[in-house]
Amino acid sequence: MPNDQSNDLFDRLASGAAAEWSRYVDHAFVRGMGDGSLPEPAFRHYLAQDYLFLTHFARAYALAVYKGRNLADMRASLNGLKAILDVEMDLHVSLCAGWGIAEDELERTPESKATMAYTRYVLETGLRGDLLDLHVALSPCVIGYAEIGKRLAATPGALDDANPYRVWIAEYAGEAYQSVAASARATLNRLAADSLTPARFPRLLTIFAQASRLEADFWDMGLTLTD
Ligand SMILES: Cc1ncc(C[n+]2csc(CCO)c2C)c(N)n1
Repeated sequence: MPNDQSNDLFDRLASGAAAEWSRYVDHAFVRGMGDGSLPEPAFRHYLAQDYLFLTHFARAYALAVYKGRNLADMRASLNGLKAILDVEMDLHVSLCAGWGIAEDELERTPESKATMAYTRYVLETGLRGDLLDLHVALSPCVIGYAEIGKRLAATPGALDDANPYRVWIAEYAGEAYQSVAASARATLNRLAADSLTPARFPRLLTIFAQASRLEADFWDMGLTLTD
C-alpha cells in the first residue's frame, strides 16, 4: 500500500497522487482482464496501440542513456533499452500474433490520440528535465504494470485456462517482470538521494500524477475503442 511517510520515492508519489493512481491500477479494463469479462475487441485495440507505445517507450530509454550523468547511469538505461528492443517487442509481437494481429498490421495501425498524448508527455518531460524527471514520468508505466499483474494474479480464477487474459497477467506477475519493477524503484531512490530536495517534490508529484492519468486514459482508449 502507498505510504507517504516512506523513504521509498515511489511510495511517496503513489500516495501523493492516490486518486490518479487508483483510477489507473484499478481501472475497469484491468478488472475485466482479471475476471475475463473484458471484450476481446477492446484487448486487440489496446494491443495494437501498445505496440506503438512500446516503440516510443524505447525512445524514452534512449533519451535516458543520453541524460545519464555517468557511465553507470548510461549503462543502466542502455540495459532498459535493450530489454525493450530485444525482448519486450518480440514478446509483444508474438502475443499480438496469438490474438490474430500480424506484424505488418501493427506497423500500419494509426496512432490513437491517447497513445500520442502519453508517449509525447513522457518524452517531453525527459527532454525538458533531468534523469529524475524522466524516471518519475516512466515509473507509473514500469512499476504500475508490476502492481497490476500482482493484484490480478491474486484474484481467484485469473490464471485459469478459461481466462483469455491469463498470459498477459502471468507475464507481469512473473518474477522476471517483478524484478524489473523492483530495480526501477531502486533507480528512483538512487537518483532521489542525489538530487531530490523538499522544494522539488511537488513538481515530481505533478509529473507522476499526469503520467498516471495518461495511463488511465490509455485503458479508457482500449475500452471505448477510441482512435
Ligand atoms: C500503456 C502501457 N503502460 C505500461 C506498459 C508496461 N511496459 C512498458 S515498457 C515495459 C518494459 C519495461 O522494461 C513495460 C512492462 C505497457 N506495455 N503499456
